[in-house]
Amino acid sequence: LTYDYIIVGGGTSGLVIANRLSELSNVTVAVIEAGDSVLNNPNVTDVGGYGLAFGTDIDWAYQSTNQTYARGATQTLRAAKAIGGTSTINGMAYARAEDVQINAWETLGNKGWDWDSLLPYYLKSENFEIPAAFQITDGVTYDPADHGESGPLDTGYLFNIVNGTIAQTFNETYANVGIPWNGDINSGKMHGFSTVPKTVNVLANVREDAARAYYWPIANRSNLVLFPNTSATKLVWKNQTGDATAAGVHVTSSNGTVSTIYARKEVILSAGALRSSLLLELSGVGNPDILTPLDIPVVVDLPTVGENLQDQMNNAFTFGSNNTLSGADSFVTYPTVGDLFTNSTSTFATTIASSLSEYAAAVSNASNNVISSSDLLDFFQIQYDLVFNTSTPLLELFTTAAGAVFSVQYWILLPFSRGNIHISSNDPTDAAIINPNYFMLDFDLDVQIAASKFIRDTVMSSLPLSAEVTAESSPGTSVVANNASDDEWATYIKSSYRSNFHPVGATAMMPREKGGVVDNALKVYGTANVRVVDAGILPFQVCGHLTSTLYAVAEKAADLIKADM
Ligand SMILES: Cc1cc2nc3c(=O)[nH]c(=O)nc-3n(C[C@H](O)[C@H](O)[C@H](O)COP(=O)(O)OP(=O)(O)OC[C@H]3O[C@@H](n4cnc5c(N)ncnc54)[C@H](O)[C@@H]3O)c2cc1C
Repeated sequence: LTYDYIIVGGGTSGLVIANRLSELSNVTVAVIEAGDSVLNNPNVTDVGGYGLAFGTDIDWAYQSTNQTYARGATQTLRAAKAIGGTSTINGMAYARAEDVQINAWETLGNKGWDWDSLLPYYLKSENFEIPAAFQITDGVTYDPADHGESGPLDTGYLFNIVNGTIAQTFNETYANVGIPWNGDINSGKMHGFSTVPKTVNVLANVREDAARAYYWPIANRSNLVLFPNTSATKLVWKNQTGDATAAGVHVTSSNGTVSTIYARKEVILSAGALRSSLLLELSGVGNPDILTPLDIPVVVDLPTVGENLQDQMNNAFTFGSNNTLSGADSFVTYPTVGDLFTNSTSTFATTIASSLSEYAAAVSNASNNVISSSDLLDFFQIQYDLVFNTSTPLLELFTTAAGAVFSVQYWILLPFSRGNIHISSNDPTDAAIINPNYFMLDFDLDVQIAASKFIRDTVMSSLPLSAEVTAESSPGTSVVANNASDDEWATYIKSSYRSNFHPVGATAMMPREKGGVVDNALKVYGTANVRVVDAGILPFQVCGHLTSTLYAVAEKAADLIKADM
């Protein structure tokens, strides 16, 4: 079996590449996907079914190591094993990024990657359903200039959006605490409060995942083959002089048959931020200190593979409401550091500025010392500037109003903590060692504490919302007392947080000498024909949810691959 291009992982990013490359009828494309079709799986299609797929056979449910800085407990990092990847189980929020944080990718040394050059790809991927009049009455706002209306990916607002005045109540409350309404959070300026579109086929009322958007409509192309229930176990190499050239991919089908699929041109790894780096290591691309003891011959000495792993930490409040709502809807709030820390922002800024060198040294040390603390300090300085010197939001509040309940999930958007992910053996079926180092650095905990107080003491205690909130059912003041100390909040936060399921960075796009794994064409350093296109290439977190940005990145990547043909 030989194809021009092999894509490992038929997920969110991989199916974009598969679609765009197979537009060219003279090119053959194979997709290798460990999962199967979920086209008729109600746990996937149900637009109100968030969470139903968790723990089922389409959930990889990766496990972290015991988290040293978070009471020693492990975390479950969810990701989907399905045609369509994690877009088939996610929360469907469609929220991009802050423009200046994409510009920071270029500042890091990734020429050609800034907001203005990514925006056309956000638009290219999207097919926005213009909200209906009643949805606008109920609080939806949007700017048509910020949306694509002819791409493959359906986005829009569900019809079961809450009727009535709840959006207005939140809006007035936020205005009273100094947070403005944002007319469209997908414009590149995210600060404020707003409704959030979803990846959904509004008229059919079905989840829009990557497979429905990018694969099923073109699945019958004769130059495209998708191998379901098939796991890639490693790359095989043609030569090892100069840049290493991949010849193909070793695969195992679900019945245990082992075979090799060959690539004439390129292998593209799109197995997700918690898998692609592992496949590189199993193939001999990585840190010799990790590979050699596991009897894996080193093909490319690239010690940063699997480092730079960054996730966010999610906590939640639940409140009762005396306003029995019909339907359910989600709202997003993106406060800046100034909104959270108000009068103490400049003191906080000074404390963090003086901690950056210490943070950089700690993260370098936690990264097997393969990224220097001076390079990390440069990254942290960029991140610090985004947080303290621009209006880039630092927190997301994801509020769901349903029936007589408001739930507020909240997470720090730009934590400094970083960890890593590495193979534990040369057996591809063995679980990896995944260590995001949640809460390793004070900044991350300080923000999550400030956020907790902001939600309880500011947002929910301000009119007009406070008149509708009956009681805080979780955590509740019996668990965390009114006026709790920071230490009490910290204990609660660390015992109740979960992964925000936004891992990025383990195959970061950056200059090689600064610790990157792929270059600005997403090619793996030291290889001639291997790229990574998935959440792992993001060098930093983005403030939005990941898929919108991943669809745009993959659209751009497809053009980069075509330009090299
Ligand atoms: C519970 C949850 C909620 C989320 N909510 C949102 C949200 O509301 N909005 C949003 O934008 N983002 C959300 N995210 C994040 C977002 O969905 C993911 O970041 C994104 O889908 C990842 O895309 P990817 O292309 O990197 O990988 P994936 O989409 O995970 O694709 C990787 C694919 O590779 C396959 N694969 C892995 N290993 C192998 C192998 N060895 N051989 C063959 N195939 C393999 C997998 O089965 C999978 O299909 C959420 C994530 C989770 C888990």
